[in-house]
Amino acid sequence: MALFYILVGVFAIFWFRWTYLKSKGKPPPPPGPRGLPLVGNLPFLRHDLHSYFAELASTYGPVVKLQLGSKIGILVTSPSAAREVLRDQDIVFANRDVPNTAKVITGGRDIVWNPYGPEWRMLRKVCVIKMLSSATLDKAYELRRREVVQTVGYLYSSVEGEARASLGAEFRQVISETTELLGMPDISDFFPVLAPLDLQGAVKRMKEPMDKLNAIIENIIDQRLKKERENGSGSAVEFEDFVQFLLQLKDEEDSKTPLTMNHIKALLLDMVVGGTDTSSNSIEFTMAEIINKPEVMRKAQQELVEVVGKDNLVEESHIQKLPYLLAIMKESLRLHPILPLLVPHCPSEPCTVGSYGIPKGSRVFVNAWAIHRDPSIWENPLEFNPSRFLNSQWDFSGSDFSYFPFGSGRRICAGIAMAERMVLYSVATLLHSFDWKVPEGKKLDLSEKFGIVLKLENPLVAIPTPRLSDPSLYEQQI
Ligand code: HEM
Repeated sequence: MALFYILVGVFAIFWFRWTYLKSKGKPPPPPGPRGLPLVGNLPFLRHDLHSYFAELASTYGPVVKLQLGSKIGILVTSPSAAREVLRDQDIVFANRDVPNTAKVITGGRDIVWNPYGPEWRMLRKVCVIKMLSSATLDKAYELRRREVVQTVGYLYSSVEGEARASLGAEFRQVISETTELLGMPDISDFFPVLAPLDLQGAVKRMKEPMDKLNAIIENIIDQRLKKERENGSGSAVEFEDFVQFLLQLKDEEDSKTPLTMNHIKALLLDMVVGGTDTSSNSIEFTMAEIINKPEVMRKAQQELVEVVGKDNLVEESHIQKLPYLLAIMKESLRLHPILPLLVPHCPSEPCTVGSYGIPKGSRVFVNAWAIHRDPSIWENPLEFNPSRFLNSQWDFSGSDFSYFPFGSGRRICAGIAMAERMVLYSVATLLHSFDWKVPEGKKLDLSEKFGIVLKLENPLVAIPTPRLSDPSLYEQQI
């Protein structure tokens, strides 16, 4: 028996020495709340992850560690820690920890979920430099204008717009389901061994809207290919839509990483999944904040009357002459950054943030929402006050880590140019063409509902009253 105790003692000494030597010189892990054995902090996560993470940061500091099943979660909640992740160690953090639901989207080979590497670089180049360049966006203006003018007509005469509205509603529903599933904490992501069981049925549920979206996109591509065959491909045709543009690029591309048909589908999916809910929810939050502050609505409308005139509809070319409107968009994205925790980043090697050790493969949540509401950075942070952005240094470039609604660094949003045009043009048109108020006896509710894409807890319901001088402006045929 004595021998047994001696062996245990010797083993214990060696074990402590080994773990001590292993951790010696290594940065300590970030602080964080204690969890339960096996599941860690998973049972304590709340539905409103963004505000829950902000509360944890106010207790434990700007870098917090959570044990999420077998995965480490890292919360980053200060401008300096965000700078370390998104600028100083940008390449290390330029990967994604792909949730199982996202693998249903093109196997995670689209821009959003692709690992940092040649395929991602090629897709981003096609998306940002070619597809969403200023010149291509100008060419696509007629498409946006048609939609906006039709919406004005629909609002003016709801009977005329019924069919269109319900089709739009169905499409939005599919996108909304997709983004909701992407943001849902899924047990399979935290215990990869359980992934084949899909215990919450998230992957199964994701397949349904994705099948619908894929069918829509394939149908659009087929129609376009048929048209090209009829007209003779390669003929120098006018820009008609992004599908035509991408198919032309595919034929022209001659690089080590060629643009394939699967890439085209992935790019189109990114545009609809990454670009629809984000822009429309931004427009909804912005309109809700404006309606809640009549003096902001009056000031914006006054600017519009001066620049556009009361006998014209807004055109996209007016947008750069509307500084107060831009300040409204910036302030709305400060209070309600549509991707409050960005898209989680993932370090490709062990590294250090705020002098704490961050393990390779952790899921890093940068809490832009909390930083945008930090009272040590922003005066009266909960007040909607667009004037704070007039003549300010803050923009959408992600160069200032107290304000980065589109993220920052290599993985910054690929659709900023498009988002800026869509949100500003839509909000300008809605404000210029109508006065808005909430229905009698109703109260405007600005509560947020968390998801990978933030939305209003209760959809905005508001009554428009026409304000343009000439009624025929509302009935333009395009
Ligand atoms: C107001 C509207 C929008 C906001 C606030 C927004 C915000 C963001 C944010 C915060 C990210 C993540 C950045 C990061 O992980 O560090 C992102 C990524 C992305 N966004 Fe947007 N976005 C908007 C609209 C759009 C639009 C219109 C498109 C496409 C047409 C788009 C396409 C993408 C893509 C492809 C990515 C992934 C980039 C990558 O991983 O390399 N977004 N966006």
